[in-house]
Amino acid sequence: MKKLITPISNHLKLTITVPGSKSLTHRALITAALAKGHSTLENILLAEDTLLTTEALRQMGVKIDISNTQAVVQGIEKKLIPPKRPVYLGNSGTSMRLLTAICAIGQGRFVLTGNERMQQRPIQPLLDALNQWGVKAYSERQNGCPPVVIETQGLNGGKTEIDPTISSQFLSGLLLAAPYGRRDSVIEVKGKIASLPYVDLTIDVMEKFGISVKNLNYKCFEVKKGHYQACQYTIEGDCSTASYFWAAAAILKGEVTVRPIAQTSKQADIGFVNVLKKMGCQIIPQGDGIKVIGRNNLRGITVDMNKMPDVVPTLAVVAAFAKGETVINNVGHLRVKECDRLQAVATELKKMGIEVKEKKDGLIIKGGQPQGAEIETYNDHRIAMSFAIAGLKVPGIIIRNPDCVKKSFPGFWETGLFK
Ligand SMILES: O=C(O)C1=C[C@@H](OP(=O)(O)O)[C@@H](O)[C@H](O)C1
Ligand SMILES: C=C(OP(=O)(O)O)C(=O)O
Repeated sequence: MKKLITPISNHLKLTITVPGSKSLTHRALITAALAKGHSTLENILLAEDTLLTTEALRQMGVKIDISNTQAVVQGIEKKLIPPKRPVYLGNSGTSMRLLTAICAIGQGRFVLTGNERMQQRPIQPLLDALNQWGVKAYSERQNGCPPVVIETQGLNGGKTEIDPTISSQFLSGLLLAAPYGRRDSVIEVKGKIASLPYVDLTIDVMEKFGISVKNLNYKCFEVKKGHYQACQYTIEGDCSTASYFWAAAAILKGEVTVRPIAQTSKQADIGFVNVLKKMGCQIIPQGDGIKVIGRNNLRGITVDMNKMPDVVPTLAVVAAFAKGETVINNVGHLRVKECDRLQAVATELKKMGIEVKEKKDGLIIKGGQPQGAEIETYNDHRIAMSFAIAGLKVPGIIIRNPDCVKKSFPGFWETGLFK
């Protein structure tokens, strides 16, 4: 299937309500599943990846009732049951990395697998860290990627080391599992943490569920043994999803408010509005959301995007319309996402007549006058959604396999922006 995007000719002025955060939904489902008592989660994201986490937890014995965007989760603490068959997690890196660590809390043999791409995405550093906690965790094909096997009699806890230079998700997984060790846990960090704000997001959710984490300057984390307390938790809107609509305001010189997003959000991608501000947009807090106003003077910038990798495709598309060069640095980890996002973005922008240089760990994009093109999406929701925004300005943008947006936002095409 393909989708031709129709440009918007009138002044773009709207408020968009985005669904709940994907990262927060995964975390809240997991902490609620491991809690004592039943939790009520409001405004959860109902998308492919979060439903994979839901289904995986159900297969391990957790009762989760979903109605509309509310989930009622009956926590089972450590008593996760190994499913008879491998648990399928599609291409959801967050599900794979967080649940691998969580399975280690249970008793027995767990096997987690995913689609072809997931089987190329690294996980060895997390398996090594779990081994140090007394759990036999290994890559079935001995290639450092899923399928993973976790043979466990429970977590010892104590000290472990983790290298989170390609993914923060390894560290997030360890943190989430840590309270269920036999001993208090100490997680030592070897190397620079990629996508660092996601670690703060993990700690924030853990705290909402009653577990505190001692953060020693991101070099070492200490977690005392204990258990999560069930609670009522409302998930805020997804800032990565919001980025597409803020980007639309930027390139169309429009005004777009996205809600519900708190100014104080701990989500990494709230930082995208500051990037747009540097490029010349105006940012205004608006009720329970944030408004971006696009101006006439979109200009290229040099920016380190290590902390917000998921909005790099959005930024790259905005950069194609800006005056001058945009240099995106320090995002080598984009090569192991849903696709190699540096290569994908460079290839597709070139099709649109934009000059792009692909670096080992970044992109240099020379703003110009993008042309219509048929965009390959590489089964990557973020490539589809970013390039669709370009099509609101430029005639002739066609998105291949538009359905891939279902990974994080199945309602993307029904927001009113696309005819
Ligand atoms: O923990 C999370 O919820 C996520 C962490 C990030 O991954 P990495 O830490 O692997 O960069 C991000 O790209 C992903 O979409 C969600
Ligand atoms: C990289 C992403 O997700 P995950 O790592 O969970 O597959 C994403 O949503 O952009």
